[in-house]
Amino acid sequence: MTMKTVGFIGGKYLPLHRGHIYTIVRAASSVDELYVILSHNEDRDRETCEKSSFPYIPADIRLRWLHEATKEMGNVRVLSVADTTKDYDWEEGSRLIKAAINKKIDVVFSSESAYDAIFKSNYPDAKHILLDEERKIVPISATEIREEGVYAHWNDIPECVRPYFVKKVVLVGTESCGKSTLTRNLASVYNTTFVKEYGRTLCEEIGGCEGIIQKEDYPIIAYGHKMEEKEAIRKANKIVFIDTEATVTQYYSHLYNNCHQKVLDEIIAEQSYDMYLYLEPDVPWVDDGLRVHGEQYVRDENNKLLKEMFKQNNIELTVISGTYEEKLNQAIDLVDQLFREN
Ligand SMILES: NC(=O)c1ccc[n+]([C@@H]2O[C@H](COP(=O)([O-])OP(=O)(O)OC[C@H]3O[C@@H](n4cnc5c(N)ncnc54)[C@H](O)[C@@H]3O)[C@@H](O)[C@H]2O)c1
Repeated sequence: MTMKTVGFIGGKYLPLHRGHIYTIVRAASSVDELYVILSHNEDRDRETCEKSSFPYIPADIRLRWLHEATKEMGNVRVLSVADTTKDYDWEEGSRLIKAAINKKIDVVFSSESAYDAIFKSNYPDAKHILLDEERKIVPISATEIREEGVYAHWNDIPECVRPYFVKKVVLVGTESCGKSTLTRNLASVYNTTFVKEYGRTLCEEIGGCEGIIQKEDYPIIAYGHKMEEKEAIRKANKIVFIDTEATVTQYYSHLYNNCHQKVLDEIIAEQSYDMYLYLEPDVPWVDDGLRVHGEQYVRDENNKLLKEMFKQNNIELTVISGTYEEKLNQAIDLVDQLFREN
């Protein structure tokens, strides 16, 4: 019986990129069993990120990326190895890696010939195999990504990593403020995905609105909306535009059903968006057959009520106003600013 070959490849994967994926795939193709080791130490990793003003990424997030990236690769195991020193101590690190793998290691993979001597002394029985040292196949480095940001290197960010970085902009406001159209238009301009207001989808399915949506429908609306968000984020190109969130759904629950939904309070507390674009209802009322609060004084009252609900939830709003065109241009300026911030 021939012995199975065991190899490992290690890194900090801060962040995981397509170059890493290539080396993992190559390494996995040349041994029977490959261990992918995430080496991490919070203080050290934070310092590395701070040097480039890059947001620190916790190890459990990176571990999840590695698991997802290798889930179809039957001979790959992912292990998390935490070490204790702020300056990486190769001797300690190697000891911990050997203990975690707990098998004879035949091959150590990397892309750095500089690691040759280190590996020789720490893994004297293993062969060091270099994978694309010149980084010709995928010319990118994690340092470059940390320096220039993920958005400048989106094509080198693996699909399983992208959702973590997708910016989420939610459009909110009362009826007929133009948010559904603006959501779609912004998604077109930024060549990305968007999420429709799920409550509306449900209304349309039933074929009406007032008096038809019941108390029991609200949790379904909230969960349905979240699932649509998840799908849109997965497919998004750097940013996703979302029509409505749980505060607005709560507002409708008050308005139509005179009921406060606890489940929505919990969703409001959990949700996190990069920006809440609040559209003033200062464009003409459009009667789409589903709406009932058209008089201007009612629109103003409702607008006040919704703003108050955001305030009570400590949600900061970015207000945009004016014609459809003015709102579009203000929104584009604000979104561009969001990308300049990090
Ligand atoms: N003790 C050990 O035996 C051991 C071994 C390997 C790694 N480590 C840990 O990982 C760290 C070293 O890894 P790193 O900082 O280079 O991590 P990293 O996450 O930046 O990269 C991981 C590996 O992928 C390679 N790589 C990166 N971009 C590539 C590309 N575009 N094409 C081809 N290959 C590419 C790197 O050269 C490295 O070998 C150490 O500081 C240590 O924490 C420890």
